[in-house]
Amino acid sequence: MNWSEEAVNGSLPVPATPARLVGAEGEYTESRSRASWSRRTASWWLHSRRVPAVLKSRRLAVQALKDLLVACALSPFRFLGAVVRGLVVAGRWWRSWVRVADYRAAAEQAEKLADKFGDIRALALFRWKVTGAVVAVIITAGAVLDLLYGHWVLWIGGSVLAVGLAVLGRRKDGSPGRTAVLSGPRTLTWTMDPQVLVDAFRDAKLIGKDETLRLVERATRQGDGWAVTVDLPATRKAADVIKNREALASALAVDEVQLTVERVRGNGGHAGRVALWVADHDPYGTPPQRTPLLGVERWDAWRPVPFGRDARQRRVDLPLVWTSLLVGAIPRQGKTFAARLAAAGVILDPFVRLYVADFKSGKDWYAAGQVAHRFMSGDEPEHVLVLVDWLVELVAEVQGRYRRMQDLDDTVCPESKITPAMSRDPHLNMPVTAIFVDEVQVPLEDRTPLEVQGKRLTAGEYVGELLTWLARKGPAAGIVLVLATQRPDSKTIPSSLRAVMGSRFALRVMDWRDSNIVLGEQMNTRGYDSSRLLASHKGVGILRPDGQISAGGELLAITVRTYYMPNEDWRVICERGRALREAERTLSGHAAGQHSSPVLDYAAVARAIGTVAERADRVGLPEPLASVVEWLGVDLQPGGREFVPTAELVAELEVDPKAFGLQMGEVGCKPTRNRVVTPDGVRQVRGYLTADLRAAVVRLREGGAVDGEVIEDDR
Ligand SMILES: Nc1ncnc2c1ncn2[C@@H]1O[C@H](COP(=O)(O)OP(=O)(O)OP(=O)(O)O)[C@@H](O)[C@H]1O
Repeated sequence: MNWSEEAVNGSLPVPATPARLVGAEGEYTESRSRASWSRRTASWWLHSRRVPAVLKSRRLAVQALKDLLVACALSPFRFLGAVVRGLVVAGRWWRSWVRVADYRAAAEQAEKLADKFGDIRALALFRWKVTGAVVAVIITAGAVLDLLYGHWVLWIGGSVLAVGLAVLGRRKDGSPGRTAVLSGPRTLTWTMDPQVLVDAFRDAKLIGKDETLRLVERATRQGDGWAVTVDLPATRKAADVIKNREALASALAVDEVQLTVERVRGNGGHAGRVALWVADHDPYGTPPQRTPLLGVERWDAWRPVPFGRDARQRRVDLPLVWTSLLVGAIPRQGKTFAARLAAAGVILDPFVRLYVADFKSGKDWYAAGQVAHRFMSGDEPEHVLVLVDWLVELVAEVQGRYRRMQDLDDTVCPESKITPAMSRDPHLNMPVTAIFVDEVQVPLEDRTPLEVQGKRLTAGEYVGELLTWLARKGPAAGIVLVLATQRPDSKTIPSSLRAVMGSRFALRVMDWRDSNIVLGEQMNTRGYDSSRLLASHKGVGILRPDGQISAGGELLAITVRTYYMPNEDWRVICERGRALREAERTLSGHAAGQHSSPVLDYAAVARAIGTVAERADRVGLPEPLASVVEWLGVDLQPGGREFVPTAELVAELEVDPKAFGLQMGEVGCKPTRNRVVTPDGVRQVRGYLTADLRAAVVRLREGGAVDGEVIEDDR
């Protein structure tokens, strides 16, 4: 239909030639009712359970036709196979009958085989005679009928027998004689025969012996692999299949990198529906793809940034604004490359202000100096102090933004959150500000003593506090924090900081603990463990996004291979970013040659983050309470966590559980039982209420008597 300009622009749909339609009003009404009737029929057709799924989509119909052709082509071989299996089944049955196996077994069990031996022998002899007689009768009858009516009698007899044997040997649950020793589930025949897939699920112990799967869609070819969607039995959960992906890969005889298992969520899915995709070969064995950002002149930082491709070559875009990103891996796995991909998206938006702190101090980030508002490269304590100043400046900036947002009217600023329009308005001066810290473990571990507001603490501790505050409060004010670390261990990255990082990307790490530190607690038990990635797969990692990513919709996490952006491409992007900023007159700070130091109000910032005083007061607390308080950080504050499981404390602080319980008892902290939510449901665990911990700290600080109690076993 030819709609008028206004309709296209979003106002009410008005037909382009109203006069003609007024003249033919009856005709118009009739055509509308016909259209709505056909729409209703189409909708019924698509949603009816009576209409088979293959008739609802062209793709499925074509696939069904292909399946039919393949089935027809394979049917002679399948029939032959079934006849052979039937022969084996019949042969086995006859052998057990003629040997009187059941009677013999019963006698053996009753330890009366010697007594019954004579009877068994006589019965076996009789059954041999019956067999001989039946064979003789069949041969004689066959010969006579052949003489009387010709060869076709033998053909008919043979065909009936073959059909009988094929029925006996058909692949059905529990049929003896059908289990292949060398092939079966350990080949990709499941794409042709769903029963093999069922067997694989059974072998992997994902469904029981008597349970089966329901195919939602037959195996179809998608990309360089086969995709199939199945419904598990009602008692099983899709999350368990994801958790045990490796066992399923083993049952299907493929490497686990070739197997993708995803839950189907939302309207078309449920908690027991699983989408499987099996690649023909290692999906990461091919050369990496270059970032599509090379082909664009500019990018909008509010749009998710192209980050990589999953095993199925689906594009994975990463939202950056309103969140933050933590990248962790052992050296040389592609952390810097991953962080630079995120940076490339914001560099190509001339309205974004950039802070780049490169503690790797190599040439990887060098080109960013021409676009960054603040840039530094180095790993000395003086660089850490410069970072402290930047962070203090940013904390003050965020506070200023929140204050100014309060004064803006609701049309400009509907919530206490920056909007795309606000971020680009030069009068408001609230650009999206992205801060990249590579090798963040260097500043976090720095021991340079600092005195903030009369309290002593290390530069590393202060950096941790400032980053935590920024990751918590900054995103809504337009601060994007991207941290990359080579040492994702619990001592380096404070738990309070990890807890507030929205998106996580774990490339290969040493063990599941490190993987959990990047991706979040218990992620290994849910099937996401980046220590299992292959060393040769550079740039491949597990992404746990904050929100939806384009490839898999609402996925908890996804394995992604980042785009490859070598130094020459990175330089091109940075040069383009500079040209864009020059054109928009947004080049500032370091890139514009202004080497001004930030104007800082340490006192205001210390008051804002509020935890510096707390941290300094920890000095003098007895162990292990001091470590507990330090590890909990801002989580110990009122409004933070209410309860901390003992197991978590013991694991994070790497202490002996028994000694820990005793020492905590000595400083007056008694464990209690509380309900916590785990991936396996709600569980009652032992732990400490943070209110009790705070009370103990206050008591000890005031020098009050400790209500000591020795607790024998705190596990
Ligand atoms: N997506 C990718 N595809 C293929 N190779 C990649 C990819 N990403 C990174 N690499 C390769 O991995 C190597 C290491 O990358 P990178 O320098 O980012 O590692 P890193 O983890 O930051 O190392 P370090 O811890 O030493 O700083 C690079 O030289 C690059 O060739």
